[in-house]
Amino acid sequence: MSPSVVVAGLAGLFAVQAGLIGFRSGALAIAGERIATRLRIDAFRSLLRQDVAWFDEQSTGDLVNRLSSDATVVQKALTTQVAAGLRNGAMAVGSTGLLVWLSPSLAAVSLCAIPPLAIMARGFGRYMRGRQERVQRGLGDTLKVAEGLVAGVRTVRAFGAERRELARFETAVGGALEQARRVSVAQAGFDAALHWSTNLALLAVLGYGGFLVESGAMTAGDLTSFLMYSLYAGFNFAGLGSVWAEWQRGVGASRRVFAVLDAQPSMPSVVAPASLARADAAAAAEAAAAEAAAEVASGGSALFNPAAAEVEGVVAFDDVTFAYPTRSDAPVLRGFTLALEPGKTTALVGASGSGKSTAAALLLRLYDPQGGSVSLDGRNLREWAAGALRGSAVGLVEQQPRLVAATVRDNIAYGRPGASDEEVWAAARDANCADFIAGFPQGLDTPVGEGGQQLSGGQRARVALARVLLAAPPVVVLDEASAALDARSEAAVTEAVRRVTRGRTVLTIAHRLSTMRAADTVAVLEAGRVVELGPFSALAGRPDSKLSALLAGQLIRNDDGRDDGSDAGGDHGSDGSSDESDASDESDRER
Ligand SMILES: Nc1ncnc2c1ncn2[C@@H]1O[C@H](COP(=O)(O)OP(=O)(O)OP(=O)(O)O)[C@@H](O)[C@H]1O
Repeated sequence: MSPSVVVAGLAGLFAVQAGLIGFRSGALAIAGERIATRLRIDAFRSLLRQDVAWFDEQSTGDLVNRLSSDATVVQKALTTQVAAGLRNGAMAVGSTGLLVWLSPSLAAVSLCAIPPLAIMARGFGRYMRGRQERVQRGLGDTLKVAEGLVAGVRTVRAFGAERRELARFETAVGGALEQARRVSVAQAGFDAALHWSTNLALLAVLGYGGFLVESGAMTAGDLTSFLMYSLYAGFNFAGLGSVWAEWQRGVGASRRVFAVLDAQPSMPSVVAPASLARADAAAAAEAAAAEAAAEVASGGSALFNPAAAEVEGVVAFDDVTFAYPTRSDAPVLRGFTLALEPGKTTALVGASGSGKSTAAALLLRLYDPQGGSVSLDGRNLREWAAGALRGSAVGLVEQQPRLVAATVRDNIAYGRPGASDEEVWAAARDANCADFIAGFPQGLDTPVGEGGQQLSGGQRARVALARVLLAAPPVVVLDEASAALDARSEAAVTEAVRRVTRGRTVLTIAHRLSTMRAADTVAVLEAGRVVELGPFSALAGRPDSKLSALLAGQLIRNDDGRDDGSDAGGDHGSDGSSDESDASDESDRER
């Protein structure tokens, strides 16, 4: 064969090799990204399914870290390390075979380093697994501080606490660094031990091989080849040891991701578990069916799933006992009994911390009571499908409503994503926010910023009311804002609230006199139970009533001067008050 043919042949082989290497690294990278993406989606899906009580015990930073950094470590272990492990394994087995073929006795000498190496790698791997969990937890702590800063930058700035926040962050980062340093030191020690032992094995081969050559049992050429293959085998066995350690780091990180994936909520969710969703990924319709089926499966039996229009709105709290899972020894509700009639407004009144918001949370089934029951239309909330209950049958207006970081339109249509622009505008008009929205250059497409921070307090409140108006649930939980807006803005909000509550079953957490007056019934809450129930006039008219005591103790905002009398009835046209409210929006924002 002429040299040019050999060169051309080799060049061709190299080209094939280059192509295969490119294919391998490309395929690995893509597979890795897909695995990480799948893990993240599954973990996020699992987060969405968890009970609210589960979130009470978690830290945001830590959860975010599990979705980002932990998933990346797992991705690396599953791709880079698996590929390296396969390569090292194949080379190690191949070169060991050649060693045995060249000289079985010399091979036995060189391979005696393997058992101690394997034992060392096993122990080290176990250590790395636990250590990596701590590294990831440390990273989660740093994210927790950073997240707190971003969410509360105004508070930090207002209190001049930047240096303290920096110190907190440095401490958290320092903790993460310390964990990472320990991992690096351990890794360095392991690498050094690996190389030392492989070189010792080489030394033994050299010594025994020299003896064999001297005694004529082996040629010098064979010994040279043997040493070459020994080097190959040594490096590849050492490589396998490193891969094993890295793999264990991946296992450590994966435990944290799988802890999220495996967490089982106690309540049904509108989101199906990952396994069901994946099985039906081929067909969207089937996936939707699986999500409905998941509700059945997690409830054990078919759940009650009526349309909102079929819900009458009869609510009953019956002898409810409840303590937050994070403080299970401090019951908040003790024998809480209250019935809400359809179309009527009941104001829940009580001192701060008496459990008003807690009762409201139970009506949305954010938590399940430990004793007694909460029912809607005669059915325990535990029998309701999640999708039929929250957002559909029962709506929420929070004290400090959180808007999503999207446009005004997205926020108003949050409970009914398919709503037309006309419907969105109608809800906006009823909630007295149409005028200020029309005043924005981008109208309904105006972004509201994270949590709605680019709107004033009064505007946010009204967008949240429009959101509930559009969703039109038959039952509304209304946590009245205890902080004051200025008079005009508040009049606009109050009027919007009246439109939201009209004709609905309403449980309102009342802080104002006007709200109590407007309610059909006032329930006074004390030490976790209703101690007084009746119309405002009857209760406030008795000087010895609990309500009178609360009023006398000035635990309730007396806003009589502004709102007196007119609250029971009329719906003033939205136009006039909206103009007023626009003027007030500026002052809201400034505050
Ligand atoms: N997520 C939670 N985990 C543990 N305890 C909680 C939680 N939320 C509230 N609590 C506690 O439950 C008790 C009742 O709180 P709740 O918010 O229901 O009171 P409230 O009557 O609505 O008060 P306010 O009028 O001040 O809003 C308080 O002692 C509070 O500290």
